[in-house]
Amino acid sequence: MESSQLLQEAILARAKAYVPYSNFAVGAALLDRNGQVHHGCNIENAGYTPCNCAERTAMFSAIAQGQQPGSFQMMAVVGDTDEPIAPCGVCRQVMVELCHPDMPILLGNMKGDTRMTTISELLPHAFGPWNLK
Ligand SMILES: O=c1ccn([C@H]2C[C@H](O)[C@@H](CO)O2)c(=O)[nH]1
Ligand SMILES: [Zn+2]
Repeated sequence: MESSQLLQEAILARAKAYVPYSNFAVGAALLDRNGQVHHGCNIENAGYTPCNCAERTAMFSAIAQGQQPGSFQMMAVVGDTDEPIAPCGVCRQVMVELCHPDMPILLGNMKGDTRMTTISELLPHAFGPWNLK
């Protein structure tokens, strides 16, 4: 699948966001090794702390569907930002754990700006599972 097509999937995922507090909808689409796409949206909560970002929703959903950590092909994330969206630090930490360091991550906004990156670039010198061994 082309990255532009995965970005379109992220836009579809974004429409499912539950964001009564921030009104800031984010969508993510995660392409698995079999070519299936897992959608993620942000899901907020009156307690604020339990809010879950689109990126983590997509990763956790895929793992819950039986996908293996490190096996994903690509992720796309989109929000209505001036620049291509920047995943938060918590999601970057989860990406370090569940995504291959060189997996392409396409960041976008609603104006069509994009930035292709990887988790190694987004979170260098990370703390990861290797530190516990
Ligand atoms: O990359 C991002 C950045 C923010 N959010 C969510 C968290 C919260 O619901 C709202 C405002 O921060 O956007 C995401 O889902 N992904
Ligand atoms: Zn996040």
